[in-house]
Amino acid sequence: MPFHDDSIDTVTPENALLSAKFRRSFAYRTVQDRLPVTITRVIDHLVRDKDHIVKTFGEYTREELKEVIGSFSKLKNELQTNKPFTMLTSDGPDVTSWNTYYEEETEREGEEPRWFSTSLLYAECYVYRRIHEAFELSTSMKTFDPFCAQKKESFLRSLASVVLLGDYVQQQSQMRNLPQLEMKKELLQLVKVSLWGNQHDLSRPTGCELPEEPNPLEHIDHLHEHILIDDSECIWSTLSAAEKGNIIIDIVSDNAGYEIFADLCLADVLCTLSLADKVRFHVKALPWFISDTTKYDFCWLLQMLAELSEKSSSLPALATKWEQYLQSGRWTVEAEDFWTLPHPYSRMKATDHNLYIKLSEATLVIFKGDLNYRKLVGETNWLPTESFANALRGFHPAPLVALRTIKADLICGLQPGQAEMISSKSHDWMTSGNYAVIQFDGE
Ligand SMILES: O=P(O)(O)OC[C@@]1(O)O[C@H](CO)[C@@H](O)[C@@H]1O
Ligand SMILES: [Mn+2]
Repeated sequence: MPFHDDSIDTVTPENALLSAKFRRSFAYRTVQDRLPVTITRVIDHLVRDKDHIVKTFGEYTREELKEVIGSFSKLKNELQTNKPFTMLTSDGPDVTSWNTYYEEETEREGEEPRWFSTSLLYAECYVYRRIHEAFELSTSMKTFDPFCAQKKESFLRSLASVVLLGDYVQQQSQMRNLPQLEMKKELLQLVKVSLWGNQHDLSRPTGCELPEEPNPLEHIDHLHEHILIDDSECIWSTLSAAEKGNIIIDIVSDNAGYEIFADLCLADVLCTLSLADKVRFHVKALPWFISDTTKYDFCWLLQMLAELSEKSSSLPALATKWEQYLQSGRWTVEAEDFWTLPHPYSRMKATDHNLYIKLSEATLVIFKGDLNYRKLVGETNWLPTESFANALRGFHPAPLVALRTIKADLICGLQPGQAEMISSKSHDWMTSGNYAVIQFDGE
């Protein structure tokens, strides 16, 4: 493929944005191999499920489906022939922001952004936004989620872990007035369960196999050594010192299914231990990175839990309690457009000031997953020893923590020599999702 510039280093230089222009990089493999596969799978799904979709949306959809499939073939061709990006033409509430971003990047890069030269972050976000645009431009499938069935199946495949974790959390919620040390142990255990829940991701470079150990509480013990940075003590010190009555926790969530279930369990424990008065879940407004949680996915999960009494009585009990939290406003589910824009978070203050102010109200903001991490640290190939605080480039709305299993080749905050040491143990530690970080910033 002639899309790389031979004058540019083939490995990503220090402090450069991850980009497919660097041929020996995860970014290149993603744009070259993984994104076309994602588009092809959407096409296959639509072709295979055509009759079912037509039945659901009406006969008119049969013709529209042809157009939608045609636009995906065109999108794939644009990608594979490295065509310039184009402005969005649909009428979603985020279209102006996308088009402004396009203009800004065109100015910054000195030419229209292209798949194999712009940042990986922009290219990847753009592909998911274009997939959504094709549906948005139809009349009968405007809100269609082509990943919905996969998300549901993946949750059902992880039921053994869901039952074990649900039983544990439900049982723990009967325990009141724990001593401080016990409370801390309980909290940090659930933080780690939520962290490793991020392995359950359908766009994982190494596929989406489930952990061998189905019991999440055992699984976290096996992985103890794989947490390369563990700032979880700071989570405890921040929350235990906070003044009771107005402790707000924002969870910027990631994947649907098992991962969001694990996040809900963490939120449950936070409430039981009186370490949170309010929890706001931030989900995606559009189908995103295959497995990310939308409001629909969130509601579907609660409904499923309510119906799973034959698997365990804990699951309907949790569903009832969580519904009450939602009805009382103690928990909220919000889907701000900013989370499905391509901006690094250092640009939130200027782009979505209201969201930045909202996050500033929080006692702690928890960012889940790899994509959130990439946006936090600006998709930059930092020296592994660069501090997390610096890598955030001024994004400090409130104390925040990233719970991330490592699935893209960027990292910061490691000790000198640590990256080299892990590389000698595992050649793919940056993309396998088998290593993780809990990184805190309290500035
Ligand atoms: O944010 P998540 O769900 O943890 O991961 C998203 C992800 O699958 O998408 C990218 C790959 O294209 C990688 O950064 C990462 O592996
Ligand atoms: Mn995700």
